[in-house]
Amino acid sequence: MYAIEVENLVKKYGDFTAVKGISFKVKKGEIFAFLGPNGAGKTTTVHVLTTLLKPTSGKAIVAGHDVVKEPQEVRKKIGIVFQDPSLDRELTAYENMYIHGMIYGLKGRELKEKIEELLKFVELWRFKDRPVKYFSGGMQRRLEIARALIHEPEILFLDEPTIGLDPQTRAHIWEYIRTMKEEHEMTIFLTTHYMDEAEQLADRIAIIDHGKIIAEGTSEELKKLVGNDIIYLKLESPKEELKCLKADFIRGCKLLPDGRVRIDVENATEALPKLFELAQKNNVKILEVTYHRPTLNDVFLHLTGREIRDEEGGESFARVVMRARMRR
Ligand SMILES: Nc1ncnc2c1ncn2[C@@H]1O[C@H](COP(=O)(O)OP(=O)(O)OP(=O)(O)O)[C@@H](O)[C@H]1O
Repeated sequence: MYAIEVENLVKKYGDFTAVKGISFKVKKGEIFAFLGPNGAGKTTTVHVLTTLLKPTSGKAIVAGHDVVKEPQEVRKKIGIVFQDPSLDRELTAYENMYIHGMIYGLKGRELKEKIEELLKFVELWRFKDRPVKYFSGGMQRRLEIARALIHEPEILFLDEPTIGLDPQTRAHIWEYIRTMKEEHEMTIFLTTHYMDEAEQLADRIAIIDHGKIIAEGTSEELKKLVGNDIIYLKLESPKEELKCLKADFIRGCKLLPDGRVRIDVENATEALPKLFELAQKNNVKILEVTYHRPTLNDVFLHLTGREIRDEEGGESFARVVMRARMRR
């Protein structure tokens, strides 16, 4: 049922506690994202779960095996793509795959077929004989993903899989990740500080900050922690017209100092058609509509009072805004 079970996991570096007693479970076949800012403890957690670091205390079961008591068993069943490149730059893509396959005991025709299948999967087959030092960052990341899949792991760990990559390459990598889940029923544990990445890919998200999980759930569940969706209206004569906007689906209604009307609703996409109908019935003239649904950024802000920094140009303010000009 569960691919990963973590209970009260603590990791200290000397006096400093990087991971402060986290607990979570990842279901088999799901994409689980660890979302948090730099230094939150994401990489440390991945390193413990992949047996590269010993936990200070607590328990972690990965693919049915205890990471401390049975590290070899865990390693056979997982694939890892590290944040920092770990390919041999002097070797070709094919040679990197070949050596990695041999380490996992693959050989002969089986290994050759697997390499071909995987290099085709990440669209690098035609570059197979090129030394990795001539690969772009995106090509290297794709090769690392292919390499991590060579022994058909049950669980794939991806530490910041698209950090520093251009939008097109990010989209490609997201596609590979979805295919691995859908066609190979693989469990994927990824860390990211990109909110759009967590939102686009993950079935469930744990938000981690200062070594603690501060919230966990689907992206929709997390957004509900923030509260309402908000609709802003520009009306022709807001003072008088505002009085007419009364209905069960409207949780709150207020005239703002800038002249706009703010309406709180549970779900903006469901409320908007009802609002237009109500306006028409009462002869209220809507000149402009904008709405704001809470984003994961709002969730992080709500929980911590800070924003997840996003220096590499992802969508730190991924506001979902619709502007519609309505003139009658
Ligand atoms: N080997 C180490 N010795 C001492 N402190 C460390 C070590 N590795 C990490 N840390 C500290 O532990 C904290 C968590 O680091 P970690 O790398 O796990 O965070 P992260 O969320 O993965 O962030 P990033 O994406 O920047 O790596 C940070 O404050 C970091 O400085």
